[in-house]
Amino acid sequence: MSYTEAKEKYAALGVDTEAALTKLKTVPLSLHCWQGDDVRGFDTDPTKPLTGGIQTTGSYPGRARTPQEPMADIEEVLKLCPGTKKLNLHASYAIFAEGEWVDRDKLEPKHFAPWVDFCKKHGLGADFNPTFFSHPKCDPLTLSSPNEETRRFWIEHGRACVRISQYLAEALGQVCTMNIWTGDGFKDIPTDRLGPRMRYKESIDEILSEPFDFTKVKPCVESKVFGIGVESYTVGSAEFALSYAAMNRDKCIPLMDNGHYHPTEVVSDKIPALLTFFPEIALHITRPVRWDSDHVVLFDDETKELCKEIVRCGGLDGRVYLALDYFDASVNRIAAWVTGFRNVQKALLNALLTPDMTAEQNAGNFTDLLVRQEELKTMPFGEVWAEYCRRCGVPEDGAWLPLVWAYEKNILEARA
Ligand SMILES: C[C@H](O)[C@H](O)[C@@H](O)C(=O)CO
Ligand SMILES: [Mn+2]
Repeated sequence: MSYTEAKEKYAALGVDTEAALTKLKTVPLSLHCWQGDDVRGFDTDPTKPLTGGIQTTGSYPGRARTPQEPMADIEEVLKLCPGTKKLNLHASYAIFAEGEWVDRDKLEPKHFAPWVDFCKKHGLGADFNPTFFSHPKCDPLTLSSPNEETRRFWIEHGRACVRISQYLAEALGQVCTMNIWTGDGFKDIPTDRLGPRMRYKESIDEILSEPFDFTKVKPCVESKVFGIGVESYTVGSAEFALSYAAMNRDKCIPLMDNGHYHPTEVVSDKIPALLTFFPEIALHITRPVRWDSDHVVLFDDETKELCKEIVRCGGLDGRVYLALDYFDASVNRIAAWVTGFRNVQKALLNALLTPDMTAEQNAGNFTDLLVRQEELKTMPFGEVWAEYCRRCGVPEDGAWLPLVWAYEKNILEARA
């Protein structure tokens, strides 16, 4: 079947494939720099363990080790992914001049100037994240630490990151989300659950007292249910993060990571719940396998449902900020990046090709709804997707993996 035939089949359902293709091209999706080096960054000892309750597993060769290496890898990824891309940076990816190093509380915009040049070269916007993990000053708590010196260090880091986010937004002329996530929590049952949360709140208040333009910088608070080593109590729980965002709507928005809930909870359902109250929300899109495992995102049912909710709720018109967040070190990292990025694009396209059946729901025609939703699953989606790839000038499915193997052979294999 050709794209033209697929277009007619969708038109018979009242779906305009041309409108879907045009819209999708404009939707920014943020590519996370940390997939390329297993979340290690450049600002501390690269052999240090990853802390904060997150974990990469696998030892696939070719991990990026210097600022130049992820840039080269990301360039390869950009060529293989359709659509509008942003780059999501973590503070630990600061780039220092020869012989220079500053700790995270002293980071400055200049340490991200090479990333700005990189983004400009590729027409990318940028998002940003303070890095409250994998650092000797995690005691192991950060913003919720009872140790005032520790807490102050991390507040200063957060404030530095607000300044850097403002710089990124201005330099690139696009909104920069700045996501606050810490792995603060306890392995075993704490006696004081309130104290750490009060300190966490006060710390975020102080970070967000740093001047910034809320039309350009969107601070986010990301919640989590638990992490490795912090199984009993997470300071930044869902209730904490949502309440913080709700009480501070003039300066921050909530961020939901779909790996950060109990396994039977679905973020697809939470999107309309939050959009009922918040003008804007942010998402980290990942694949949790039984827990926050951060597997590569698939074109699976929940990713499709999540994207349907984004589309149905008007999320593509600036209400929902989309970012990837996974890290798999067991497969070729470029392929991991490309697979997840293309799958979110696919899920968004699938959502844009779903007819509006609100009338059936409101009329109580649930049989119609059931049957029509099922029949959509055998529509010629692949033809529209292939057309999208062609129009974006990137390889279709089946054509990009050989290019990754060539890159692995020519570039990645030379990395010790
Ligand atoms: C590296 C990211 O900031 C991190 O993955 C965070 O967003 C998260 O989801 C932790 O589980
Ligand atoms: Mn996340």
